[in-house]
Formats: sequence, C-alpha cells, structure tokens
Amino acid sequence: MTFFERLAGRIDAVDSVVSVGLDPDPDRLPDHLADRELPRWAFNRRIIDATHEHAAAYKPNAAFYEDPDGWRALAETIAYAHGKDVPVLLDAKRGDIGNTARQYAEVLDGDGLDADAITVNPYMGRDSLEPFLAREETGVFVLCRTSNPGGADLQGLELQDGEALYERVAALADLWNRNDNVGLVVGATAPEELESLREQVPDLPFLVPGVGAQGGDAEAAVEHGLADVPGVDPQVGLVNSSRGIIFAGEEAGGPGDADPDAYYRAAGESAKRLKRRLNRHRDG
Ligand SMILES: O=c1ccn([C@@H]2O[C@H](COP(=O)(O)O)[C@@H](O)[C@H]2O)c(=O)[nH]1
Repeated sequence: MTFFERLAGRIDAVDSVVSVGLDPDPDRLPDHLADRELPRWAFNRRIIDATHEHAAAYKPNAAFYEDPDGWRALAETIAYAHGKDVPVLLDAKRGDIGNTARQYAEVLDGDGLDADAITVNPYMGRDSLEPFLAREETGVFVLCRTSNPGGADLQGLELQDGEALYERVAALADLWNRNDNVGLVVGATAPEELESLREQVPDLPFLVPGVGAQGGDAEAAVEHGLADVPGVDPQVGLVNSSRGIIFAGEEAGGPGDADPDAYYRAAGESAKRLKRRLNRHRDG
C-alpha cells in the first residue's frame, strides 16, 4: 500500500487533514517534565494523547532531536504515534550525493525509527533523492515553495524559458512520481503559488506548513493543498501546524506547571479548532 493510500485511510477515519508538528523546543517545555529521563518524549506523549483524534499525521522536525537523547525521544514518539494509528512524516529535508542519500534513507527504518514519509531537498537533483523515491511505501515530500520569508529568493527565480524555479521543481517531482509516493511542500504563506501549483500538478498531494505561528492562509492551504490522487479517496494532503498546537497551553495559562492537564488539553482543543476550520473548506 502506498503512503498516500494509508494517509487517505487516516484522513477518512478522523475526518481531518491536520498534521500536528512535534517540535519540542527544550526552552519551551513545561518545568514539570524537567526531571524526566527524556523530557521531549514525555512531552510528545502527552501531546499525542491530547491530539491524536484530530491528527491525520504527526510531523516531527528532525532538528529538535539531533542529539543522542533526542534520537531516543524521536524513536519513542514515532512508535507511540503508530500505536494510535497515526502516520509519521519526518521533516528532515534530506538530499545529498547518492552514497550519502542511501545512508540518510536508512534512517526511515534503521535505529528503531520507522517513519512513513520524509521531506527532501531537491537542490542536488534526482540522484540525491533516488534512495527515497525508490521506497514504494514511503511518502516523499519535495521542498517546492517554502513558507519562510526568503522562500522566493531562489525558488522564485525565473529560468531562461520564463518558468519559475519552484515550477520546474514541481514538474520534475511529477516525473519522479513513478511509485505514486511523491508530494510537494508548499507554504501557506504563498497562497498564489499554492493555487497555480495545484493546477500544474493536480495529482500531487501537498504538505502545507505555515498556518498558525507563521500566519499563513489556512483556507488556501486546504483548498489547494489536497489532491485527487487516482484510485485514492478522499482527497489527500496535509496542513501542518506545530507551535500553534503544541504550545497552545502557554496561552491558556502559563507554562503548564500549575495545571498540566489544562495545558495539554489546550493542545487538543487547538488541533480540533484547526481541523474544524479546515473542514469547512474541504466540505464546502
Ligand atoms: O516551508 C516550510 C517547510 C517546513 N516547515 C516546517 O514546518 C514546521 C512549522 O512550524 P510552525 O510552528 O507551525 O511554524 C516547522 O517544523 C518548520 O521547520 C516550514 O515551516 N516551512
């Protein structure tokens, strides 16, 4: 079964296209976790308990786990998410020469990690992505038009034929999709590009980050982020929010130490609110 078939099943089961970003910034973790052996894992576990009913996927960003304890926290997190039937997309933005890329691809099932999908950087070209593309059951989301303020610096450059670089990336990603496992990363902060890319590559699901803390356009994210993948129902795609969900408890009354239950409940409520907001545009 392809990743997108599995994702469609999950979207259908929870009626949600919300990707909950698990970016457990150590500076923002509640103090009551400080004495835990793996505070990031303890935090993620509570967040997963609070949000899984609304999560189509979890998206841990590798940057928050790149140390020995972090790797263990990530492995526990992925296994726990799977225990709740939620697929995991590792946001690692990989891409390197073939020999190194093969090693990076091992991370998807080596060292106790078992991610279902990964983000990759196309800058080094097809061979740098081949070890990921070849994995028929793994979703591969290619960075196309990113959500950061500098996203257009390179990605918006016009090529000789007038095509923008991000459009060329989308065209290449479409060619690379021989295993029906390729999607694009397109930021919610670039709604016009979201719309035009959806027209250009109607079959490719998008991972759309940038709603919530980055202030992107949630409606455009869901209107254009979802794809009609042939043979797959319902439409597939993911709209991600990380800080806006996992740290929602900070707004609900402080760092979470006075009332940890209320703190994590706020994350669940935030995920549910985003799901409902997005669903208004999915259904309409
Ligand atoms: O274009 C991109 C690609 C990846 N990201 C990642 O998504 C989350 C967004 O976090 P928020 O807290 O919801 O802003 C984070 O892991 C980014 O590295 C992105 O934002 N934009």
